[in-house]
Amino acid sequence: MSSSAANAPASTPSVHNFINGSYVAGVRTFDKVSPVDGSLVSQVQEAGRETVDEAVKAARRALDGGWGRMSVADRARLLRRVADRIEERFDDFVAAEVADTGKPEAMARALDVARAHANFRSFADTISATGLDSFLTETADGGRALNYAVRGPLGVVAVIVPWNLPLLLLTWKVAPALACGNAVVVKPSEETPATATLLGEVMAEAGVPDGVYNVVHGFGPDSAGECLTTHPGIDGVTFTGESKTGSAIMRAVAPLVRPVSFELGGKNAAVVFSDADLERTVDGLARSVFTNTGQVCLCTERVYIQREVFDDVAAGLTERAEALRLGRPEDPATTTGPLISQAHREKVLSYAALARQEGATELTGGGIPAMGGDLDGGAWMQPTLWTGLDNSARTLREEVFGPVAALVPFDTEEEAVALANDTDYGLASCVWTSNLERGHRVAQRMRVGMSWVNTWYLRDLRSPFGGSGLSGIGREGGAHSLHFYTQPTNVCVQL
Ligand SMILES: NC(=O)c1ccc[n+]([C@@H]2O[C@H](COP(=O)([O-])OP(=O)(O)OC[C@H]3O[C@@H](n4cnc5c(N)ncnc54)[C@H](O)[C@@H]3O)[C@@H](O)[C@H]2O)c1
Ligand SMILES: O=C/C=C/C=C(\O)C(=O)O
Repeated sequence: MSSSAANAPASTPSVHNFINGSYVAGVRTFDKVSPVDGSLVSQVQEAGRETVDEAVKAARRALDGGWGRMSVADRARLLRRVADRIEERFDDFVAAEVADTGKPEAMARALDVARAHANFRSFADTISATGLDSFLTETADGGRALNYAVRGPLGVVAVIVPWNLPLLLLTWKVAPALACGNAVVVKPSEETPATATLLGEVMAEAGVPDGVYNVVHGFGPDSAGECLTTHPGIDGVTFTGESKTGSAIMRAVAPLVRPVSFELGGKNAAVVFSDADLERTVDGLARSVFTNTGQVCLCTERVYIQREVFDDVAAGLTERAEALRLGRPEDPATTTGPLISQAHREKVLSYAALARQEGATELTGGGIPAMGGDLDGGAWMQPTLWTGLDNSARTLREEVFGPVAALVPFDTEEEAVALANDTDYGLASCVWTSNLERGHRVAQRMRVGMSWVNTWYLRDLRSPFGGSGLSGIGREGGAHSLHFYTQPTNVCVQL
């Protein structure tokens, strides 16, 4: 993203902040360029400190104006209306997400936008089915008391999200926050401002009161992100993004001791045993390494393969990598889009160079593909596989967030578990085996939040999602989300 193009054509869309039910300008604009070919997608209104202040105050007014006390049935009904409206405007959301991210249109349909309405329905169901915790207490003197905890909203919640699955990750947080009666101020990534903004229209169309859902645009440090996290009017921060940004946000909220929920980076391992169904495994591995050009926090970047099948798995995965079709989002044959930006491609290419310095052999990829024509102005990167690295290499320790993985052999189950767990991250893993006992055993020994067996990124929105170590703080999903987005008051009544 560059600074504002003074000569942008008059037809260039302008993306505004959404505050108290209206679209408002910011303090300056910045350009959003397409990762497909470098063309200008939109000009974005950057929120300044005062714009963010307006958004936080609008959220507080909405909360105090009755939203926080609306009946659960009414709130759930509104969330379902939002879901319906997203479905009715499905193509608009797909177009906006694809323009910002460059991802294949088929993927935006099947994953990003499909999950957006599913998120609202799932949390409408969860909040409708949730009861109160209660205890009948017997005291030493023979008395009895009833303890029960009522849950109120956390308050004004800051929602800060990244660019890889913009609408999916945003709605994964906004849906439970609203279900619990909070008002939100959302800060989407500067790379992907469009769908969060469009969601403002949908909220209004669905009848969500003004001020409940607000959007401010901009960057992190010295911009909308920092203005939001340092604002004394927020009651908590839910954040998805890089671990080092999580650390900066923790420092920002420390003076006022605000709660945080963090879904951060990963350096996820796959473990392939020699008894696995190799065709299915290689298909699953290819998906886990290359989905969304490797830009999913759950993507596999370390593949540990039992030595007997190492060559077969490496050959199969290389074949799958070379069969990927990089291309325009609207082409139905496209499997793989560009990276999000030139800056991000520089980072991923620097890891390709580092891997070579660290002694890697490239099975495939490692550079920039010749796309031809205007696509050469995009942020394209070849799917890349390495061998010859071990766990001491930086390439195996640091999150790259691109279409890359290192393949490493192992001999025993013990060794595989130790290698997979030898990381500062703790987000996700997948284990491939036809021995079900081993599948359960190894999956449970992975120090991660999500441990898949013979699959990857298969989601049930009621299950806990999140990570430990550098991968995050807390879990969201189903009742876990409700815990973060509410605060309990325990009532004790002497009987
Ligand atoms: N664990 C998960 O569920 C999950 C999901 C998706 C992405 N991620 C992680 O996200 C990263 C990629 O996304 P990214 O590059 O957009 O992450 P990022 O941390 O750079 O940015 C995320 C968001 O934080 C904002 N931000 C940046 N600095 C800030 C600051 N100091 N204060 C407040 N806000 C700030 C950004 O503007 C953006 O909106 C990867 O590390 C990936 O693993 C994790
Ligand atoms: O890039 C990270 C993906 C996170 C996915 C989810 O939060 C989800 O599927 O709910």
